[in-house]
Amino acid sequence: MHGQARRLVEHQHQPIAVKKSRFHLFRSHAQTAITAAPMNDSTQDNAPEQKRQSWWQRLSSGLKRTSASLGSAISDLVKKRKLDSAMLEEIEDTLIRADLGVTTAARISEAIAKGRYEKDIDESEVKTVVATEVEKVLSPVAAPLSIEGAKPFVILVSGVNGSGKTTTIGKLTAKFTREGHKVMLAAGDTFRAAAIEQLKIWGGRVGAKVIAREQGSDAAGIAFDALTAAKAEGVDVLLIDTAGRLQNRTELMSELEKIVRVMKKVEPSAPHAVLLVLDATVGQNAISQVEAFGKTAGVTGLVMTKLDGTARGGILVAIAEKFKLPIHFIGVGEGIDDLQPFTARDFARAIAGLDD
Ligand SMILES: Nc1nc2c(ncn2[C@@H]2O[C@H](COP(=O)(O)OP(=O)(O)OP(=O)(O)O)[C@@H](O)[C@H]2O)c(=O)[nH]1
Repeated sequence: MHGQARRLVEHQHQPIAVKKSRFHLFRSHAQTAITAAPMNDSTQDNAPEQKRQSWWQRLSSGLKRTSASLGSAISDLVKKRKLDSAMLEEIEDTLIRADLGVTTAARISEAIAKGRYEKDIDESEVKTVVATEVEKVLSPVAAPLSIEGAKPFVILVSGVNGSGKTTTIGKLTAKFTREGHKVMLAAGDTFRAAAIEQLKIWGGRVGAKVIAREQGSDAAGIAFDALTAAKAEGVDVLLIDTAGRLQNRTELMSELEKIVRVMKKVEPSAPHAVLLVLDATVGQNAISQVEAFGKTAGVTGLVMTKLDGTARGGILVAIAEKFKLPIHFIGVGEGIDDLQPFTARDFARAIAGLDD
């Protein structure tokens, strides 16, 4: 594995230019409350630090399974041994098993080796190198989702069934609404009645209008109606849910293409973003999903969900390394506040099991 990984290191990709992430904070809200209660002065003084702590706690606890499995493997390896090539190989294999990808795993093991051969090495030293190297991979792709430059800003949300599309749309709607934007939703996943109902529930919860028709309706027609209505009603952001049955890839992709084609009749610049929602728990399978959707749906950015429910958070690093697509958000729970803007340093430190 070691040699194979090393050979693959030579296959480097050119990074695309992506704006480096700025740190954006969400306000903390009760699940059903959209507007934060007014804070008293003393709370306001500490507010940024409190928000930062609550954000970090959610991220690091969300990634606990990944960091715990990686951390315990590393600590077992480095116990009472000097660094040698066998240990390096084991560390590299551990990183590959944690889904970080062969390229990053090899780069990390090279960085660990530098100046440390035949020396005692401790767990925190290894974790720090892991965090530093992971951050290098993630920094170029950590990009906030900007909704500037178009009104309505149209976001098409794609992904396979159960990846967390509808939940992510709900969380995004809450975020945009909190920020003072008028949001509209389109129930373009007409394949399942439950998906339409779920979107209506999210819309009701956050006070966003939902354009929907009965199950089996033409998704492109819904997108057309929604965009027309969004323009007429001065909506800032239109989020369009789509069906995700990857087993029938041709049909699915032609449906996505039709949605885009039909929307362009109303607004030639739409959609302004095409998000692909990925479920972290599927591990390596997420890579083939990026390949499938990336090619045909014109994906402009990624959201990875369920990082709280898996030890496979490392897959995001492999995806960043391989595809260089902007990563906008990560989902670390089912609650309305559990969608976090993606920041390279925080994610890298959380995954390595280091403190804030
Ligand atoms: N633990 C956890 N669960 C999540 C997260 N995001 C979504 N879920 C859950 O994953 C399940 C599927 O989410 P949906 O939003 O219905 O997924 P979908 O892609 O819209 O699925 P379809 O409607 O079948 O196309 C739900 O039970 C969500 O609550 C997350 O970040 N963490």
